[in-house]
Amino acid sequence: MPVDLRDGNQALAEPMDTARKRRMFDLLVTMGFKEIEVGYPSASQTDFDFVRHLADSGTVPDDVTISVFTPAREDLIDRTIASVDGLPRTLVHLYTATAPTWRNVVLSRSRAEVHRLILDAAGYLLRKAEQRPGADIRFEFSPEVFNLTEPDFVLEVCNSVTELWEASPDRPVIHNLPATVEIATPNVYADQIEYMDRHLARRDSVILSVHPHNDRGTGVACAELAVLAGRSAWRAVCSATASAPGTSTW
Ligand SMILES: CC(=O)SCCNC(=O)CCNC(=O)[C@H](O)C(C)(C)COP(=O)(O)OP(=O)(O)OC[C@H]1O[C@@H](n2cnc3c(N)ncnc32)[C@H](O)[C@@H]1OP(=O)(O)O
Ligand SMILES: CC(C)C(=O)C(=O)O
Repeated sequence: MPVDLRDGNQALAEPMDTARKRRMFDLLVTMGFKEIEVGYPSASQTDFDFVRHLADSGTVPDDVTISVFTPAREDLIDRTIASVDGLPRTLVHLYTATAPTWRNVVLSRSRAEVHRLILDAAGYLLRKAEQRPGADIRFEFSPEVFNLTEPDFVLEVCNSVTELWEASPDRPVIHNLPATVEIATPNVYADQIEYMDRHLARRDSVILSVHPHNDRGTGVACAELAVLAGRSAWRAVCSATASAPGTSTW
């Protein structure tokens, strides 16, 4: 799953406009990708306009799914859903930081409060998708800074999101586990992923996605080792461009 058009684009001094994004989107399609994360439509008019461009121009091939990224906030979910209106298949990717420093400094919320915030937003997103029965909207969740979050907390949050979204083997959810800032050797990330792979509930209804960054220069090694550490239903996120915040996603 390439995230250049979202994660990579966030770190560019000059973010891509619609014309440049379109060139890269066409290239990614030509390379054979079937799921492409195309933007963060609630964060800027530019990204919103690009998703609208894809929806209005009919350029998305029948076998390609568009993914869009959103914080776990109702107003931003609304804006995200508005951006994909008319696209036949989409993946809405919900994220909130779960690590202690982010809970304390950025979100000013306790563990329980962050958990509640995520579940409220995930439920809101589910209801919004149910209001669009023909749209085929699937779901992805990212506990941002997964690699710095207590394993028991991230497991509890992911399992409750799986349940709330009513994941099933024929309609799996994606849990994407980012090393938002790479601070350890690849074996540590692989151990964290292995723990999740072994303990996630309804594992046959979950696609586990690894999302390493490259701050220490070991992003590719992290992805390889993490996939080897697991058992089944994997996805790896990649980006050729740098990703937020000034790091690289492999
Ligand atoms: C690693 C990554 O790449 S993840 C992406 C990181 N990068 C970014 O998010 C950059 C783009 N973000 C933005 O431009 C802005 O955050 C916007 C435009 C999306 C939203 O802007 P604002 O409305 O001003 O929101 P702001 O960031 O100040 O946060 C406001 C509220 O949202 C909450 N919030 C922030 N992020 C999230 C989140 N992911 N999920 C849920 N709530 C969140 C904050 O805690 C705050 O809550 P409060 O008002 O109850 O205290
Ligand atoms: C998946 C999101 C939250 C991200 O880009 C990151 O944390 O690296």
